[in-house]
Amino acid sequence: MCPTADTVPTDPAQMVAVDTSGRVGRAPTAVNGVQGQNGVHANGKPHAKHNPYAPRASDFLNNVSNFSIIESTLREGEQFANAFFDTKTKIAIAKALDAFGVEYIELTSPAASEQSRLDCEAICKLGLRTKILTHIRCHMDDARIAVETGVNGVDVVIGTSSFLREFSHGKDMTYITKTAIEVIEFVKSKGIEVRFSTEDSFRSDLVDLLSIYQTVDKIGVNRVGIADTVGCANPRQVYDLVRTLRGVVHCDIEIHLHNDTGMAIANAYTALEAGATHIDTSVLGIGERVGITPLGGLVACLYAANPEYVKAKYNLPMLREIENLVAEAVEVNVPFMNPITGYCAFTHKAGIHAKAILNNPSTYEILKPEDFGLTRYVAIGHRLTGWNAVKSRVEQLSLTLTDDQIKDVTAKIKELADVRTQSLDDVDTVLRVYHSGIQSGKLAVGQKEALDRLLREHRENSMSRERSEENLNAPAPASAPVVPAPA
Ligand SMILES: CC(=O)SCCNC(=O)CCNC(=O)[C@H](O)C(C)(C)COP(=O)(O)OP(=O)(O)OC[C@H]1O[C@@H](n2cnc3c(N)ncnc32)[C@H](O)[C@@H]1OP(=O)(O)O
Ligand SMILES: O=C(O)CCC(=O)C(=O)O
Ligand SMILES: [Zn+2]
Repeated sequence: MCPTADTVPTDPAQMVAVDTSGRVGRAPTAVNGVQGQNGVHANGKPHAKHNPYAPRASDFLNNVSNFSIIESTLREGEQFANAFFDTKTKIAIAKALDAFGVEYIELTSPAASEQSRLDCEAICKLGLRTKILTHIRCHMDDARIAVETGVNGVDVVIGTSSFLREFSHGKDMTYITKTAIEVIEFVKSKGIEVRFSTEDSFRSDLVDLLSIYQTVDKIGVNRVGIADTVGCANPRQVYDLVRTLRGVVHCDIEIHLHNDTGMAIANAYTALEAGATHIDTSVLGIGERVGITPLGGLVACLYAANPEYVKAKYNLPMLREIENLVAEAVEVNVPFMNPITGYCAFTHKAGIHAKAILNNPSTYEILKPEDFGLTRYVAIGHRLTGWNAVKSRVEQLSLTLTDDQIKDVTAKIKELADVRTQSLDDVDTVLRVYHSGIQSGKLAVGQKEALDRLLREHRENSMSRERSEENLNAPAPASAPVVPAPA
């Protein structure tokens, strides 16, 4: 399993953890220190809090701070090529998503198989806070099975693009509209929520779309859904379609976005800006082909827009656990560049970054790791390091060196790191040897050869110490068996 943000690489063990004040400590244990310099300049003056890119008051449609998540790992996610969820795993995922706080969980159609139906019933019986939905074709046979499972709502879908009308179900818009009305009225008569969605919306005729959405809105559907089924839409197209639909229907608007061209998170954000109310996600984005808007990525994006709203709504430290649970269930790694939980998501490396991060983490971080139960790291033992990063380690080790001395020893660390990356132990050894050389008067700033000699001596001493320890601990040679004493 690939490491995640809180399981940093240990070989080479070059990382140190940094607390909110920017002090460093050996990974993975954060070090205690002065708390919370976020939002404060290194000079102690507060930042201007105003974010010029935040939603404007004039954006009256904007739902970036007023949305619900429809979590579809147990429906769209089951369509991921590697997914097989047994009942126990489905229940574990449903409980974890409930504890995280998503507003809805969408389950595979109970018409898909007998086990799918039983699992749907079992999850409904768990008594979760999250509302449970199931996802069906626009067909009365599916609707009749769905309403018997105990779900809180039914998501109905049918393709409206010419591709799907011709090559999938073969029905025209008149038939689709008539069946949609029948299915929606039936589900509504059972007193549960119903959503109607068009599949492949972005390759459907706009007049067809608006006409059917208006019709279902009039008969009281709870939500209409737009689906970028093939992942072809860009943010501008998403904005235009959602904005237009917002002007046509009164009900809520859901959006389902595939990630074939990497747009799924950006498109979800834009949909909210245009007035969408519900976003479909799956954990790690799993689904058909490359999947849909990932839960974690969406949360990162919306947290950046309004951290307080997102923190109040969801149990953010659970995200890593949920991702690990699903990654294990479908036998994939959490991607290294995953927002929030990617294993280097909060690791800073270059000297320029390290200096600024140590003064104030907000310089190079838009997400606070501690809000997600994670830790920030600074990597020191590499050729891009700088004396400020080294100084923070010197202070942690309680060594006393002047700035000139720290710059001098930093040059040595860079020289060594030009050959190979140095582990944190390697860095600490150089610092300690340098420090004792200075204390004993055997070393002064700029005495490169003297430092090389001290490091060589240190290496030889520790090697001979290791050898003698090995001898002391050596087991009795195999050729000297223990003979039992005569009776
Ligand atoms: C874009 C999406 O992801 S939509 C959700 C996809 N989810 C699923 O497919 C759920 C899992 N699917 C299944 O288990 C099966 O496909 C079933 C049970 C739904 C249907 O199985 P089958 O009856 O064997 O049909 P099959 O899967 O071969 O073809 C799909 C059938 O649904 C019809 N269909 C496809 N989409 C729709 C729709 N949205 N509404 C109504 N009918 C539809 C097709 O015309 C076809 O009908 P046919 O039997 O007349 O050929
Ligand atoms: O029901 C929906 O809105 C979306 C269905 C789906 O998975 C898709 O179109 O990709
Ligand atoms: Zn989909």
